[in-house]
Amino acid sequence: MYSTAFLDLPPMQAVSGEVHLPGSKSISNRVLLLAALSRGTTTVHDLLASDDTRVMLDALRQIGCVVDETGGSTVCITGLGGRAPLSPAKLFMGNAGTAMRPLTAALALLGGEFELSGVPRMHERPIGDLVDALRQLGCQIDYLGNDGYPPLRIAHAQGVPALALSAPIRVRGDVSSQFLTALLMALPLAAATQAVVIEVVGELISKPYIAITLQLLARFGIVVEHQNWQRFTIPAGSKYQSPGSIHVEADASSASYFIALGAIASSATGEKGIKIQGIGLDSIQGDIRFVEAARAMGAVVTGGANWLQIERGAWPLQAIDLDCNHIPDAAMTLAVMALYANGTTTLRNIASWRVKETDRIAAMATELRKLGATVEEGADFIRITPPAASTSTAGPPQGASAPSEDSEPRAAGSVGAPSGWKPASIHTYDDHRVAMCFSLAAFNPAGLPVRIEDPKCVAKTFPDYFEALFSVTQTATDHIPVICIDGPTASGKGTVAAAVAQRLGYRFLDSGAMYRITALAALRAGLAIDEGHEARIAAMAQNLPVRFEGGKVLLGGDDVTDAIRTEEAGMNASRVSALPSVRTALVQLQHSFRRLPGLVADGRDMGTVIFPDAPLKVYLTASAACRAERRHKQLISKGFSASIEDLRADLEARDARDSTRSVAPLKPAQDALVLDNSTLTIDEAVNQVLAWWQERQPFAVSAPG
Ligand SMILES: Nc1ncnc2c1ncn2[C@@H]1O[C@H](COP(=O)(O)OP(=O)(O)OP(=O)(O)O)[C@@H](O)[C@H]1O
Ligand SMILES: Nc1ccn([C@@H]2O[C@H](COP(=O)(O)O)[C@@H](O)[C@H]2O)c(=O)n1
Repeated sequence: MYSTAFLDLPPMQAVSGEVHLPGSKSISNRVLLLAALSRGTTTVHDLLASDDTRVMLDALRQIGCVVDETGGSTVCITGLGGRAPLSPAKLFMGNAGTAMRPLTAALALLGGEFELSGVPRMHERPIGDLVDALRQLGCQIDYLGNDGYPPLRIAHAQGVPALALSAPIRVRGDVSSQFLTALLMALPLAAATQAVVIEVVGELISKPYIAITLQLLARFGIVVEHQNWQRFTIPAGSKYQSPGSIHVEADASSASYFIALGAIASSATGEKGIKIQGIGLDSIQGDIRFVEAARAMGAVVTGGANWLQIERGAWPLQAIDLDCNHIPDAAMTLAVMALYANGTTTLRNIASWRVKETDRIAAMATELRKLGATVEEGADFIRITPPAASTSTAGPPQGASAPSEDSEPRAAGSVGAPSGWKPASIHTYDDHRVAMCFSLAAFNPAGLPVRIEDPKCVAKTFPDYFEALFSVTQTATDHIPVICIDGPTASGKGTVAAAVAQRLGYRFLDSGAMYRITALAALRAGLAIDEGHEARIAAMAQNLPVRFEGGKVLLGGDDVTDAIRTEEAGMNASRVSALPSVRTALVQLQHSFRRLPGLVADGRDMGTVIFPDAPLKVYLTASAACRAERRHKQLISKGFSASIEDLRADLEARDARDSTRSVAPLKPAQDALVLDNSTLTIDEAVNQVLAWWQERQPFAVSAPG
């Protein structure tokens, strides 16, 4: 997961390959609660690991369920099965509506004293209609803040009061279908001896989510009948029974981003778009109907029981006018697809967007406008006209050749056409779906990067979303930014480069390690480091069996992390690096680090030879005295003794060899910015590099919050 303040997405172009999506949030949290209410142990396979399932699991543990999470994405829940929950308890629900609403209803019917609260936004999300329905039944629930909103207290310390079950329980269905879901999952607890009827007041929105609830209830032994989605009957004698084991489908709403990706991006050469594993056309999730909307816009979607394949079809996409009541979450993805359409797209009947993680209609309108779109918003609709010129300047038509290996892939839309697209820093409002759907704007025909603020908000449903995105997208190599940090020994290059990479979410290349490993491998193979062995050492360097794993360096099966860090290893690296064929042999390996979303590379010739097109080159230096002192401290802290004078002599000798060798000598690139950090702290040096980087970005620094 990217935990950076922002993530800059370079312009992206083609797609290929396969993604495995995480489990559905809606199914995961429903299954967890149903398992908790059941008799017996339920093994839940492919459970989504996310913020929202985390709060549910923690709450279930607190109320006395046995939760075994030792099996990766498989979790075992031993339910209460008629036992009273542990109480009193204070339960934190984060911003998970799928935990807050159903748990409120279930705990009210289980008895005990509970306080349920969440993050500030959760306290702005309505729950009054559910509480009203529970109060009708006789439950005692008090608001601890504002009426109609969490936090709240369930005051059943003396047990569940006598419930008024003879008349139908009435609940509004036009604000959130989660209220009805909550009642449907809780009321079987009260239906042991008599049937319980629920009547929906107003038109029920998001019926597909209710369909999921009914299907899952059936898996746990409760068969609910309904008349036209307005009247639901839970039969007398209902009793939760664990199904033993259950699989969670991949999340259909998460699939929408990759379906859209297949519709927007051209296929890499020889590939047929993108394949999604874990969900198929007969999914029980309502958001699978996003496929129909994507097809209407031009996507070519095929699928089986557990997979989908998507290719670009009509291009530009076709604008649509759609009632999105049946796909409220996935419809946000359509709003971004609309940027690539041939006219104005209208998405209707989306009032529920206003009460989600944020006011999604307002958020989408604001951010789409930043990209150059013309947007009209109403109480329950949004209308999007793409940035000027992106409609009439379509990219390759259907069937046109996609980028090939030797011709770099081109932008999703037109090449070189004037465009109204603007570079934008997308504010994400702590809303995972805003972050994920706006990543699709990086396929813009203007070839502009897109900044996604607070990318870790995707943790709510898809913590590794950006990793999954990068694994199936391609772009021209020169679109992938590289920051080069070169300089003499012990100037702090590695320290600063690693910190800059961490702050930007970029990959990190320690090119010195390549030479250190090569020298070690040569010596271990009995080859002296000299010109006489150059060809053999170069051949070895070409096929180094090296892996970088979790901070460890592995050569073959051997952990050489410490062995390559000695002063002697540095000196050997300097010798081996002076052999021209060895340098040539290591070029490809170094280039292979240039991958999405970007790279920070440290070494001696990053800016001069390896990445001459890098948009930022820094030559980091410090006085020899300062560098010797730093290296001394570094060694002492690792428990090695050393004399500052010897260290200084060694590093000066190394610098002299590195600067005077015939190939790729150590020197600042012509366009490098020199940073003498003799008197700077590490943070100051890092901030200076980041400030130079920001100066090269097309978007302004985002305002905090
Ligand atoms: N202002 C500073 N900037 C960077 N590093 C600093 C600074 N002050 C102290 N240091 C320390 O200097 C030491 C040397 O840094 P580092 O190993 O990153 O240098 P390097 O240039 O990568 O060395 P080498 O050339 O051997 O790879 C580290 O212990 C680091 O913490
Ligand atoms: N791009 C590079 C990086 C390193 N070297 C040589 O390797 C030696 C060790 O490098 P460290 O950064 O790990 O200390 C260094 O002294 C150089 O001789 C290089 O040539 N090019």
